[in-house]
Amino acid sequence: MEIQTQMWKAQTLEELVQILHHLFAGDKVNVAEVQALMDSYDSNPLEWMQYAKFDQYRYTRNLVDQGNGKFNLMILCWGEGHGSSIHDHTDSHCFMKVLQGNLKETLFEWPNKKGIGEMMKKSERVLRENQCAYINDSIGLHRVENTSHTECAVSLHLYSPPFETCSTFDQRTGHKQKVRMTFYSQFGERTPCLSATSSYLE
Ligand SMILES: N[C@@H](CS(=O)O)C(=O)O
Ligand SMILES: [Fe+2]
Repeated sequence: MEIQTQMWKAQTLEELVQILHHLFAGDKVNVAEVQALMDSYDSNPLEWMQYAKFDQYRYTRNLVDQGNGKFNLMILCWGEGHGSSIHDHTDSHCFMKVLQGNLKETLFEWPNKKGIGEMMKKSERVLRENQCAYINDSIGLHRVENTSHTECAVSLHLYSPPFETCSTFDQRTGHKQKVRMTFYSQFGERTPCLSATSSYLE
């Protein structure tokens, strides 16, 4: 029997959040359904600009919604040339939709057990405005970059279940490091800088 996947269309960011709450109410996540829903939202900067806070030096993570504890929805702001290090997603689902600009996603294999040697690049692609990608740890690791030197980029990320730490990997050696991730802002308000050790995946 084929499982019916309901087709949703989110007219606004607010509606997108509402439907996401509905889709994540149960125990199972229908990846195709969530991805189709995120795809269906036509990016409207007026709806998300209150969350889009940029930093001069690195990409920022801005919390939009905590999804009743089931997911975290956030807006990431990428200045010219900003990128993440190679990282995993702590066994969570990761949906990533481009709201503005283009983002290059490079997929990598997990390093061998000993974590030595150059990491294997699997593929790369450019995600365009309104496109929604999906990754989890069984698909591999990735690095995301705004390669433009003239345009910034903005993306909408959903992680389920939510997580606060992940692992980053050194491309040349495969060495792994656990890092804690922080929010630059939450619900449109800049997070106070309490810790000097807060880090991003640079
Ligand atoms: N997963 C990264 C963003 S990305 O490069 O996919 C993060 O949550 O900061
Ligand atoms: Fe990521």
